[in-house]
Amino acid sequence: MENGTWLDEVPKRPHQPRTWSRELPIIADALGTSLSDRLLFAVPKKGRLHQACLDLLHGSDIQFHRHSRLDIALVKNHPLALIFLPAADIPTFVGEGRVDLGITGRDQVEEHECIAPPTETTGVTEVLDLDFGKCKLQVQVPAKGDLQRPEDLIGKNVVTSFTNLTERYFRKLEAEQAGGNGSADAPLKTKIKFVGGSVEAACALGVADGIVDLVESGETMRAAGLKAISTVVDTSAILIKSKQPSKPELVDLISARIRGVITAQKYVLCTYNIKRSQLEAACKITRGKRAPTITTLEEEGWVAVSVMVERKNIAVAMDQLTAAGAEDILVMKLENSRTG
Ligand SMILES: Nc1ncnc2c1ncn2[C@@H]1O[C@H](COP(=O)(O)OP(=O)(O)OP(=O)(O)O)[C@@H](O)[C@H]1O
Ligand SMILES: O=P(O)(O)OC[C@H]1O[C@H](OP(=O)(O)OP(=O)(O)O)[C@H](O)[C@@H]1O
Repeated sequence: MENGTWLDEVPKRPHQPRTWSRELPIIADALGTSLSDRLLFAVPKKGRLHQACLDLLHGSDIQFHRHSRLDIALVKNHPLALIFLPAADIPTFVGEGRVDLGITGRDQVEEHECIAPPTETTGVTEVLDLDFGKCKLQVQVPAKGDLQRPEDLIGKNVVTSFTNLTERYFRKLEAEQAGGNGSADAPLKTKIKFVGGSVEAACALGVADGIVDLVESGETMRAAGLKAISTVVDTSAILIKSKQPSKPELVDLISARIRGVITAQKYVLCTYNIKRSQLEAACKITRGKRAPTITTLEEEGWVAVSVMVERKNIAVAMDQLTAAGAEDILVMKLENSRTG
């Protein structure tokens, strides 16, 4: 392909979601009921975040029945309707205030904000990091090739589903390379092309010198003979709200419920008995979310400790507690929570 013709020939990802005109009639017709008195909550309709979101809704006791093929579900126990949308489109719907709440990746929000910067009334507010969907948007090149640094891709062909973040990244890189001579308006030398999926195939197929794609375990990248040379964005799933939600109290209630479920998934409750003389050392190991609860035992000189510990740290904490003289260490899964 001729240099300089790529961007002109291949339209980049459109600003308006592809489903915009299709979704509105669906919403209007769905179930023959008015949505005007309901808070609208957008949930990824498929993909990596879908099942985790359904589990979160279930854990928050948000009860709904979704008819097959319908992208809307009325919630039975709250004035709420769930709208199932592509994760990439959710920042647009929430950002424009068409939908009040949403779950999507931080990467999708940042991609959207590149072309629709937030204003006082538009754009999204992050309510909560949901602690799943963690991955990195990374610049990748063939593992056995000559390209070693992201700068080596300047002027070359880069394929991605995140054209706006990729453009912002290479624009900054090109400006840095140009030193004081770089202008913000200078035409982009790097040629960026949008593909909707299977981005990792682009180098092997000869359409790209490098790609910008999501990496979690790195299996997809390695299987495609690629290696990561730089990170554009660190991402995880987030709960977002519009700037002027229709029912702020319900937004707060749903957010508190979701926060409770996420906290319950993130922490375990650990209890143990320890001599009072060893208590200070033990409390340094298990500091708790706020502070440990200490109860005096009937047995002279002993106390019982009850404390929340991050699930990912519990095995090490148990080893350290044992070494510090703790006994009867029990760890319990939390079903749900409301904490400060
Ligand atoms: N491997 C992964 N590990 C963790 N989170 C991921 C992973 N891949 C994607 N995500 C998160 O899930 C979001 C949606 O990605 P996903 O590929 O599932 O989208 P999708 O809506 O199914 O679109 P597509 O049709 O492009 O597959 C991403 O923006 C990212 O935040
Ligand atoms: O590092 P890994 O654990 O291998 O995960 C990374 C892969 O996951 C996502 O794709 P997905 O499988 O959702 O399909 P897609 O390519 O159609 O987006 C992403 O686009 C990567 O290809």
